[in-house]
Amino acid sequence: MHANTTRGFLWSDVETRTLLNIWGEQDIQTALDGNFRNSFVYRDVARRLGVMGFERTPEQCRVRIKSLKRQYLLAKEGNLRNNGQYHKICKFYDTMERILSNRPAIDPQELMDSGAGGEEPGDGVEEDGEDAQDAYSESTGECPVPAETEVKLEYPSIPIPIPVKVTVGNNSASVRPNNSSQPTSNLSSSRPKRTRKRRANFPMEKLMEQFLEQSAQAEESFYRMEEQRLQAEDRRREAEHARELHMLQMLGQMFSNISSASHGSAAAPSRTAPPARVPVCTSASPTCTRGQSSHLRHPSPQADCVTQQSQLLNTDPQALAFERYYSFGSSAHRGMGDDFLSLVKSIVPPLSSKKHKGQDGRIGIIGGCQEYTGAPYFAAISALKVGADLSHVFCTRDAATVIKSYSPELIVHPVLDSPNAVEEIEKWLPRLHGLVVGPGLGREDSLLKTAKEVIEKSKARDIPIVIDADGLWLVSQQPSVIQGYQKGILTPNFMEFTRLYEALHHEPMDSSDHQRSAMQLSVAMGNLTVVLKGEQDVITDGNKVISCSVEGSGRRCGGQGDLLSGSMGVLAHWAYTSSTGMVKSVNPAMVAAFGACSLTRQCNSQAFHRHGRSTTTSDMIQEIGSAFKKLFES
Ligand SMILES: NC(=O)C1=CN([C@@H]2O[C@H](COP(=O)(O)OP(=O)(O)OC[C@H]3O[C@@H](n4cnc5c(N)ncnc54)[C@H](OP(=O)(O)O)[C@@H]3O)[C@@H](O)[C@H]2O)[C@@H](O)CC1
Ligand SMILES: Nc1ncnc2c1ncn2[C@@H]1O[C@H](COP(=O)(O)OP(=O)(O)OP(=O)(O)O)[C@@H](O)[C@H]1O
Repeated sequence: MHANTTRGFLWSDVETRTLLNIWGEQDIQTALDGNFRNSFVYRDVARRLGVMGFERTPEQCRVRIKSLKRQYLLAKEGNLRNNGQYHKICKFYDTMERILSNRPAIDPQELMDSGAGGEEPGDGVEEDGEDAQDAYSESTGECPVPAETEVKLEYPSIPIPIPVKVTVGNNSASVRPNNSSQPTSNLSSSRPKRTRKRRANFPMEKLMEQFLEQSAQAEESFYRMEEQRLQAEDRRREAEHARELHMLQMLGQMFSNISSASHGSAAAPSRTAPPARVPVCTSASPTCTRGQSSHLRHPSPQADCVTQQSQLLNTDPQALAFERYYSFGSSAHRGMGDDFLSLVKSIVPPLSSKKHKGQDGRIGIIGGCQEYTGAPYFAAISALKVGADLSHVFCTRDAATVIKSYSPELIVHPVLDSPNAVEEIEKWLPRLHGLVVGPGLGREDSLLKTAKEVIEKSKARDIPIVIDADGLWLVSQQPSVIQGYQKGILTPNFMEFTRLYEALHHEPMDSSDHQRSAMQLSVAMGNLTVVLKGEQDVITDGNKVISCSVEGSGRRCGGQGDLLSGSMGVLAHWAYTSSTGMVKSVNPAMVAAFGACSLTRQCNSQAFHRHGRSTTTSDMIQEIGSAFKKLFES
């Protein structure tokens, strides 16, 4: 086996002849013939060459053959023109002639053109012959068989046209890379040798490598710059957002101050000033009334605020009021109801074996007279079923036994019509967490007077007070009894509401806009929370308004309002003792009101599914447990 001493660009004559012998074999020529994709043929050629002791890659073989074909073609042309000088151009002319004469004519252009990498019509560019050999010798000093060695430069198969001035005979033409002995000498004389040496040192492969490397670097730096640009853009947007937020906070503060001032002038001075609540972000919500035009959503509703001047609630310029629209999280899409439900959930105290009786609430109901025993019972039992530990009913003597007979769970005090009714009830006030005034109270003056004094005593103790039914009658007669007390909640049905509105505004209300009217009443009452019951329960504290439209049913049996007020008494206690910052900033009374309305309607719906038209408030009360669980504990 021959030792391969011709690594790199050198092909010895022996190696070239061996290559030509292999390449000239019948099966190789047949395989090459008509096959554009011939890389697999040269793989076989290289393998056979390896067997003969010469290690060459298929690509080296392919380029070498191509070079020989090019020489042969030039020699053939030169033969015609230069009188038998062809052997100088192509040393292996005869062998090539023998092999190629059996193949179809070779298109000279095919040899000159670049082709797909690894294919025979590729782009090998080479400098053969003496000149090339010189160049190689000069650059490396390495030439094992100088006389027989040709220097060949191999180039990648990517098309890179390099014009070379070629002179054949007397003709000179600028053509694609070429080679001949004649042009070699011309080249030597016309161009400094250093040029060729440089080309030998920096073959196209290297140039291409450099080019590709530079392209990759350029691409990388482009992406780096693009990323930096995007980051800068993000920072700019954030800064803009922060600036907007700051502006809105300032505006919110400004409107808040104006609003407080106007409330002060519109309503009678209140003993307990409205707490400074943190208005939260605005949102265009389907549950809002008006002025929802602009909105902003902020990641932290507790921290951010914006107040909008949205509507004039009163034509009196002295009674300017500003409505604040609240939104929580993504409420703009889900509706505020979902967010309020979450707040209600947050106020529900956990059940724990560590607690003692009474800790989750002791609720008092002021009501129950000879005519109305059901109403205080409904309210008291609802409070118990929602989760209060103890429920007291302060009623007239003749109602007490009846109410007791409804339920042993209730604590019934037959004191309401006693001469020292207020003192009797006052004794219990320190133990009560919430008071519901009105269900079944009746309208007897002495009872209303007692109710009024109990309200005053309860306010002094900062107890949340829900006023319903006949308690609202009392308020319509004497609004100041509760006006401005922030822990007061009014729960009028439409009739009761109309009465209240007219008592305070001395004019008929606009029944086409319940929300507006409810807000006006709330403002007039010193921003008490007002719940206008109806097809949709409207809940407002004069600053903001929400509505509850949890599905109920078409059944309107008496006593549903008592269920509502009783449960609201408990929820109000839970809301005011809740440590949740959001509940405090929104207004605990609003949260409690929303919870009670949702629960009542849910009970109504569930009871109706079971009983249909025969549904009564007692049926609804049976549903409190599961409705509560479904709404607030799921
Ligand atoms: N089982 C018991 O013991 C119960 C006792 N209860 C107790 O009864 C007491 C009186 O309360 P109350 O609601 O009947 O008296 P009040 O406010 O004068 O209304 C009377 C008139 O107003 C109207 N009206 C009512 N709602 C309306 C609406 N949405 N939209 C429009 N109109 C409406 C209606 O008028 P009508 O349709 O008849 O013309 C109705 O007749 C109170 O203490 C309460 O707790 C009740 O809780 C029930 C269970
Ligand atoms: N049209 C309605 N559609 C659905 N639910 C309603 C409708 N009207 C009232 N409700 C529900 O019933 C609850 C009680 O409202 P209602 O108007 O019956 O009070 P009320 O007249 O004070 O009750 P009561 O009979 O106890 O005096 C409301 O909170 C509301 O949830």
